[in-house]
Amino acid sequence: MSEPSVHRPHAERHANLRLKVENLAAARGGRLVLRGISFSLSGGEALLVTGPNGVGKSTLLRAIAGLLPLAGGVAALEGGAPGAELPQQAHYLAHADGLKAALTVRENLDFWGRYLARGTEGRSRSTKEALDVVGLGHAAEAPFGVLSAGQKRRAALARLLVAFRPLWLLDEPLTALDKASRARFAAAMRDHCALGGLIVAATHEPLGLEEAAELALGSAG
Ligand SMILES: Nc1ncnc2c1ncn2[C@@H]1O[C@H](COP(=O)(O)OP(=O)(O)OP(=O)(O)O)[C@@H](O)[C@H]1O
Repeated sequence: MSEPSVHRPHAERHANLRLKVENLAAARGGRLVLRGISFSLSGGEALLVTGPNGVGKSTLLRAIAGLLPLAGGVAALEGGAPGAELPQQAHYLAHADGLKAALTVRENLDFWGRYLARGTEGRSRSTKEALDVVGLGHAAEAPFGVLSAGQKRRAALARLLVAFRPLWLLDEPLTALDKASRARFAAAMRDHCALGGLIVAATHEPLGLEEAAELALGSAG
């Protein structure tokens, strides 16, 4: 019996994407934290970065995102939008949620959608759709600052959806999430990969991405 044919136009659009990290080195506070890090990831793939506290997982994500100058090596996204640098094609989700406390959840996401989604129509979700994905539709009109820790994290995850960017760099994305929210976001990550997106996630726990490769960083210095 033949496999059902699933047409995924966006997956085709991102099929040639490749994140290449070669011999990357990065320093914090003048101390070399990472050296000789090499891997490559193709559209549709996910990589889990694991290792003990302080080993450099967040440092690696920040270096790839362009938020930290490389002390050596290269991080590049090949095959993406012509002329676009890696940071313009990536979402970086840090430990901090990056949303404004005084604005409502909807206002925050509308802002990010307007600011980042230009040119990604058809691949970006509306604020309402993104909030439904993370199960936060009921809190759309609440100021972000009054949300619980898990609700804040869910709003931050919705930010990934309102402006399509092929590369997601996620630092402990499931922090503070309850079981149902974890399952929902795991499904959103799988959808992102099914559309040809790439995910690099620093994590101390399984994320529900069974096919993901693992980069285990060595013991902290
Ligand atoms: N701004 C900074 N100035 C100086 N040192 C820093 C700075 N940020 C991080 N470091 C150090 O760099 C090292 C790597 O930190 P990093 O946050 O990348 O670790 P991590 O693997 O993500 O840890 P965790 O699992 O605790 O989140 C640690 O020793 C940390 O103390």
